[in-house]
Amino acid sequence: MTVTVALAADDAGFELKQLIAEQLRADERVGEVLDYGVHDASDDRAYPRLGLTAAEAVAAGDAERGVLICGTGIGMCISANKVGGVRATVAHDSYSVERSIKSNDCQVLTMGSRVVGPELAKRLVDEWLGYSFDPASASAEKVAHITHYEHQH
Ligand SMILES: O=C(CO)[C@H](O)COP(=O)(O)O
Repeated sequence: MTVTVALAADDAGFELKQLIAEQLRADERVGEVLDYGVHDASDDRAYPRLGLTAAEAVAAGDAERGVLICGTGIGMCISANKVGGVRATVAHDSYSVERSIKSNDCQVLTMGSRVVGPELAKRLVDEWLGYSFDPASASAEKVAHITHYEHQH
């Protein structure tokens, strides 16, 4: 079974997004890459416009996962977390990437191109794809609490 991955970046994240897209397209665990832009480094649309669109694709079920890149990863993370049903995290280390899936069932990983180098970013995405959330784990109830809150408000 393969996953569809939604991608987006602003101009600061464009180059790193291209590298991640290339890696994902070559990854046999990935069925499809949905690239929501920017498609050109001169496109200076603000990060929420790109990140919200990609996060909406995840929320709609068009993609199971998302990778969003801006300068720090922070703006993309804040934006994606505004979309109902989406759990996004910024992460630049292996342990956080792992726990974002196993503890938090985050569908969206955000990274900052001004924070992390391209080789580490690619390695983290590779690791990230290898993790899955166990709905029978003790963490599931904790994540369900967040979902419940979201549905109540
Ligand atoms: O990193 C960003 C947002 O978190 C973005 O790439 C740059 O944003 P800015 O510092 O507001 O221009």
